[in-house]
Amino acid sequence: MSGAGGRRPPIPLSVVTGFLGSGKTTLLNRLLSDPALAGTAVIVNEFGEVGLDQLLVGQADEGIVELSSGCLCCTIRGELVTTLENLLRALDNHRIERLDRVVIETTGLADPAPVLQSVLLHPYLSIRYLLDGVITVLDAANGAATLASHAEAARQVAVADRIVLTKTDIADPAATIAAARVLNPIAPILDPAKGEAEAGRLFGVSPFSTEGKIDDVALWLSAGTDDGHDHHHDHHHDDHGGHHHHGSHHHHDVSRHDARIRSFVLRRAAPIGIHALEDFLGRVLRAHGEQLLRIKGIVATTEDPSRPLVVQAAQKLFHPPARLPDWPSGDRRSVLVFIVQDMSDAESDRLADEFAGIPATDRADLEVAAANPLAIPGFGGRF
Ligand SMILES: Nc1nc2c(ncn2[C@@H]2O[C@H](COP(=O)(O)OP(=O)(O)OP(=O)(O)O)[C@@H](O)[C@H]2O)c(=O)[nH]1
Repeated sequence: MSGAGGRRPPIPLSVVTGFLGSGKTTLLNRLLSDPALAGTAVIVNEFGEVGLDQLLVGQADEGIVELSSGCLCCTIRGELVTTLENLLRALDNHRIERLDRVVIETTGLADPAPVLQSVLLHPYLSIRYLLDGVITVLDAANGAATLASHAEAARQVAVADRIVLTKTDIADPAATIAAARVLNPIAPILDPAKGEAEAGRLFGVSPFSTEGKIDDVALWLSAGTDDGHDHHHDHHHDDHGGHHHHGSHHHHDVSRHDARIRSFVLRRAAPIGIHALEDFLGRVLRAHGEQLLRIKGIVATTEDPSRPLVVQAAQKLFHPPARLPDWPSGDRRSVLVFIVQDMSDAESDRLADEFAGIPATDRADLEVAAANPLAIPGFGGRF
């Protein structure tokens, strides 16, 4: 490391977190087009063996560093530290001209405490970076239930310096706001639909602080982490729990988060009719709705195979699919990434067989589909 580097003003570093499908990538894509955020390096981390965000972000990927798949809070913490060090080295050696800000987007399943500790407790990074704050994205549609059932989500809200409340256009946010306030009495709750979640309200406002936050926050941050595992044992006693990485088997398995949560991928070579796709997803929702945490993918449809359809669901909530103008790579196979809870291998294997085996058809069966009582609310007719 260059000695001169130590005398530079620290580089603001923000952590964007929030449960699976809450809207982190959507928020960041919008913010990064703001000239106020020029010179920002974004570090993204996705859970599961296939990283789709890189394919789906609608912007130049310059300035985006993708960490290997896995859980940012444990498996690849070392990689985060190395990435942050490498960015400084590139700046000090003039390999990059500017580094005005760094934003880390965590996976939706990340415990934010060890991520913060990686910077706050690091002798060098803590000098060169200023923890500009934790921005937690909270989804008004699923928020209250998610905070009650997922300890990681509750921690993400508790540590937040600013909370961005998404999906107020489709859900009444009252219950989610009430649940968030119990966990975090101090962070402003900003609604993008009201133009409140702009760069000037999220970045450079006030650095990360535990002041005014629930006592657990300081405890989580002071929990021992030297080996990157200890913290999991320290929060068995607290109300908001930890994410219980018992044992070590899954630390080498990027598709497994813990004993209950894992990810898998469905693939399909031939394009599929839109209505067959909707039927399939409707069956998934009915048979496995309670097990779904996230579905994200790109699908080749027979109706318009050159413009893949982006499929998104956050738990049981399907969002209207959108078309990409083109395939992001030469591989035109459909890919659906699932993150599920309490689903057996036999169940996911059945889904994989079913998705791959649906007959390809170019019959545009619009009338049948229009009358289809099984259609997914909000999904149909928008593409
Ligand atoms: N209606 C509505 N949909 C939203 C809003 N914000 C995000 N979404 C949708 O929610 C889905 C998930 O959004 P992402 O930005 O991918 O969420 P994420 O938090 O990055 O997801 P993961 O990192 O994969 O867990 C997408 O279909 C978005 O279009 C919002 O404010 N309103």
